Amino acid sequence: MTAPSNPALLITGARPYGEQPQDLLIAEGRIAAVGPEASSHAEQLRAQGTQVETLEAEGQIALPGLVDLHTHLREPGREDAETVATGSRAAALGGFTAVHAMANSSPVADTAGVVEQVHRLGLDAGYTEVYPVGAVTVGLAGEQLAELGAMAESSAQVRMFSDDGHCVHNPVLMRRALEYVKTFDGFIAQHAQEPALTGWGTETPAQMNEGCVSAELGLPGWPAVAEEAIIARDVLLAQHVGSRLHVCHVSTRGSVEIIRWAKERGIDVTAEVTPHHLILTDELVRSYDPVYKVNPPLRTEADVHALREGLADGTIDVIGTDHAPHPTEAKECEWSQAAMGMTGLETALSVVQMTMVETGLIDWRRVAEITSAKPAEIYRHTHQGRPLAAGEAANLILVDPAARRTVDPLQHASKGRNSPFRGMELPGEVRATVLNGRAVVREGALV
Ligand SMILES: NC(=O)N[C@@H](CC(=O)O)C(=O)O
Repeated sequence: MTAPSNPALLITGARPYGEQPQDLLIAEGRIAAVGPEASSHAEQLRAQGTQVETLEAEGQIALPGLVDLHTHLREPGREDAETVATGSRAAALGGFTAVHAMANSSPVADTAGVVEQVHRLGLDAGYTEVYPVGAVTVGLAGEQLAELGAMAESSAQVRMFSDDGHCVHNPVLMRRALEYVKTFDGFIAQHAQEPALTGWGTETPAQMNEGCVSAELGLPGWPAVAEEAIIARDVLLAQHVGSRLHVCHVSTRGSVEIIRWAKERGIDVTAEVTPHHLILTDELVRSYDPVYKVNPPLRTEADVHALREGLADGTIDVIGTDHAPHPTEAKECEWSQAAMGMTGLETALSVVQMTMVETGLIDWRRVAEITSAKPAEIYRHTHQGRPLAAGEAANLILVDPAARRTVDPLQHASKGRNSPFRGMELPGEVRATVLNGRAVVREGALV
């Protein structure tokens, strides 16, 4: 018998999915046992000379490792904002055992060479699994399809394609992309934003949600219909060609209604919502603090309510962080000049706990679905998002739901300091992250 590369791990007293306490034994990258047999199995391992470490987790909730379909890691090209290594550390601390790195790097991830590079950097970092997302169009320019097949066949085996940051606006290109990825069971993740309705490419691009607050502040508005019109078109395109569509960062009540309508008709669409759209509103823009500038923009209280309901009833499938780190100078400037985007990896689960669990909308089992099982299923992962059961790959986390912490971005592993939650007290803390059987976070700190 060859010695395992990592010690076995006996987790005692944790509550899987927030339910009854159970012991869990992790050995050789897998969950070896759950329940009373975990400790006896651990004794057997010890008797065979295997090192078994104990992790006491009384009061902590065990969940499958989180899977983020929407992360900006900035490398290659913008290593001043984030690197695959710093983003991976942030992910592990936030409880993510897999992240999907968006293609809007520099160069854009539109070739096999770039996606292979990002994938390799993720393996080297070793804190979370990093899956590169391929661009749909060359250079995100929306004119010519990128080499989707070459990226799918590369060692990175890309299955998800997105021009995120830009909308695949041309309906013919969108149709072709949807058709193309069917051949390898891939999917297109659309950043739904009708460019003309949001002043894209003009002197006055939209700066915030179009509504009462934008009218009062005199800032160019980003109307809900600019998102909804693209989602409506795309669900019909997906139906027409029988392909899989994923809608990135849904932000409006109308979008939730359209997706609900599409699902009722059996259209193969999935959707994500960001943590920040579950809690923050456009009222915050009155401060003119660019930390609140994001795309799609913060919307209204009614939208927040509809997004929470849509997530609770399954219309919205998953949480996607849209972790978008920016260097300080890109955020600490005049509103109109500031970059769009917020960090999110290290606060995502806390915001879900606060907005969805502590409000009684969902329980921890549903948290596991929206943060792990469902995103993993969308990507067709076979070893992520799996149940906490014997024989499954050991990608899991321990969360202390009773912890309270005041968010200080200076303490974050991400290079991005642009957290809209800075100074806020959030519930919950990730105490441990186990990646393929190896503890990469212990006692709330990186190992
Ligand atoms: N979400 C954001 O506000 N920003 C994203 C890209 C984008 O979706 O605009 C970024 O890459 O910074």
